[in-house]
Amino acid sequence: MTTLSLPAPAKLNLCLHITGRRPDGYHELQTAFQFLDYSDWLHFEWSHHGSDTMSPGLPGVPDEDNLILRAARLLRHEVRQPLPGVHIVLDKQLPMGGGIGGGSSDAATTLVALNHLWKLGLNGNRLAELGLQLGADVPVFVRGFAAWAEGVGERLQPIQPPEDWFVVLHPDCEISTARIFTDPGLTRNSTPIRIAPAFEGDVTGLRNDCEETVRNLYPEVGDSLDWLSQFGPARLTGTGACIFGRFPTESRAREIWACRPSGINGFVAKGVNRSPLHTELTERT
Ligand SMILES: C[C@](O)(CO)[C@H](O)COP(=O)(O)OP(=O)(O)OC[C@H]1O[C@@H](n2ccc(N)nc2=O)[C@H](O)[C@@H]1O
Ligand SMILES: Nc1ncnc2c1ncn2[C@@H]1O[C@H](COP(=O)(O)OP(=O)(O)OP(=O)(O)O)[C@@H](O)[C@H]1O
Repeated sequence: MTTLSLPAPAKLNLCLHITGRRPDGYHELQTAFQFLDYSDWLHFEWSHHGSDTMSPGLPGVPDEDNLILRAARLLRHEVRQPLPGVHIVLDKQLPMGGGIGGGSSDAATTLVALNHLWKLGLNGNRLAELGLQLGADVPVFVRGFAAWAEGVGERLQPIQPPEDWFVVLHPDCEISTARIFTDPGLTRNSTPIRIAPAFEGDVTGLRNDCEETVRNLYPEVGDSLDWLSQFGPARLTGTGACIFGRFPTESRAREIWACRPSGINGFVAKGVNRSPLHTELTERT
C-alpha cells in the first residue's frame, strides 16, 4: 500500500551563462532556476524484502544507476543504521535528457521523502550537500525555491520571477549533458554578471550559452527555437533538448501549443517559485 506519493517537478533554466571551468572538468555557471507545475510522481511503499527497489525500470538505465535508488543508497550510507526497505513506483512524465532535470528531480524527491519516512531528521542543507553528490541540479530541487544559482548550481539565492505560463517543446532528440559540456566550441568565458540585491529574476537580455553548440549539433532544436521565436523570446533550458517560450496567460500558451508543428512533443505548464514537491509535502504531513 502506498505510504506517500510526491511529485518530482521539472525545472527551467531561464538563462544559463558559463563563466569558467574547474580543474575537475565541471563548469562554473550562473543560472536562474524556476520550477514548472509539471512532474514525475513517485509513490513510496514499505517493502517486505528489507531492501530498496523500484518499478518500472527506465529503458537504458540499469536500476543500480537510477538516481532514485542511488539517492536511497546515499541516505543509508549517510546514517548507517538499520532501516526498513522501501519500494518506489515511478510514474515518469518528464522527457529524459530534456534539460528539465527529471533525473535530478527524482533524486531530490527520493532524498526528501525518505528523510521523512525514515525519520532521519537531516536538515535541508545536509540533504542538498548529499544531493550535489548525485548531480549539479539536485540541490535546487531539494531546497525547493526558485533561485539564482552560481558555482556548479549549488550556491542558491531565492528569486521571484513572474509565475507565467510556458510552452515547452521537446524536439525529437535526447541530449547528453556531458556531450555539450565537453564540446570544444562551447562558450566557457562569459563575464560573470553581478545581480542587484533587488534582483527578482528578470532575465531579459540574458541567454543560454549552450544554445549555439546545441543548434550546431542538433538542427531540429534550432528549428523549434526559430518556430517558437515568432511568438516571443524562445530559449533552451539546460543543455537541451527542450526549449521554452513564456506567456502571461494560460490561454495564450495553449493557443500557441495548439498550432505547434506536427509531430513535436512537449507540454504547457505554469512556472512556480515554490517547488510542487514542497507544497505537496506540507499538505500531506
Ligand atoms: C546544465 C544544467 O542542467 C543546468 O541546470 C546542469 O548544470 C546539469 O546538471 P546535472 O544534469 O545534474 O549534471 P551532472 O549529472 O552533475 O553532470 C553531468 C555531466 O555534465 C557536466 N557538467 C555538469 C554540470 C556542470 N556545472 N558542469 C559540467 O561540466 C559534467 O561533465 C558531468 O559529467
Ligand atoms: N530517475 C531517472 N530519471 C531520468 N534519468 C535518469 C534517472 N536516473 C538516471 N538517469 C540518467 O540521467 C540521464 C539524464 O536524465 P535527465 O532526464 O535528468 O536529463 P536532463 O533533463 O537533461 O537533466 P539536466 O537538465 O539536469 O541536465 C538520463 O539519460 C539517464 O541516463
